[in-house]
Amino acid sequence: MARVGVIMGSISDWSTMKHTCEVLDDLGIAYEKEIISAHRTPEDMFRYADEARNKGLKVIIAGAGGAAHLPGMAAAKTTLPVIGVPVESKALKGMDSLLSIVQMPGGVPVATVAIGTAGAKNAGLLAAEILGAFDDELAGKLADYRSHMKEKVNEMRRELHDS
Ligand SMILES: Nc1c(C(=O)O)ncn1[C@@H]1O[C@H](COP(=O)(O)O)[C@@H](O)[C@H]1O
Repeated sequence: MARVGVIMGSISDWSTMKHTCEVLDDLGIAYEKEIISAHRTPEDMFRYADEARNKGLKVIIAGAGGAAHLPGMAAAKTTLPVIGVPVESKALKGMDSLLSIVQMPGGVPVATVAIGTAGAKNAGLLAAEILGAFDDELAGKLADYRSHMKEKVNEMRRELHDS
């Protein structure tokens, strides 16, 4: 059963949001992915957020660009944690996405990550850490992920010193 719902405003967001899904795949976390737009399909967005908890989702990750209202509107309709990914827009390089996701009014939080692919990757990791707080096996996988990252830095150091 999917534990994470990954939603995005358009198929054009997939090249960013696939980085979220790659992390979830790597950590063996079951997820579902869907295109839902607060602007273009408001009824679907409300239904999705309304039904999310009952179908077993624990975290929602929402990516959108430009006037990125999807994460905030999803957060308004559910008390599941919502992580917002600001997709890099062409016109304003994602500053519009970032500000429209991060500047939520008090009372309706969206955990906002960085613009673009690094943010999308971190959204997957943050969801894993939320789940890992209640799941020792997943916490172990996250610890392995960190060790792997440290080993990569050690490789970089060797490469730098040998050059
Ligand atoms: N920000 C939103 C929402 C929303 O917030 O509901 N729905 C679509 N979009 C965004 O519009 C951008 C352009 O979409 P198209 O490429 O389909 O024109 C995408 O980044 C999408 O997330």
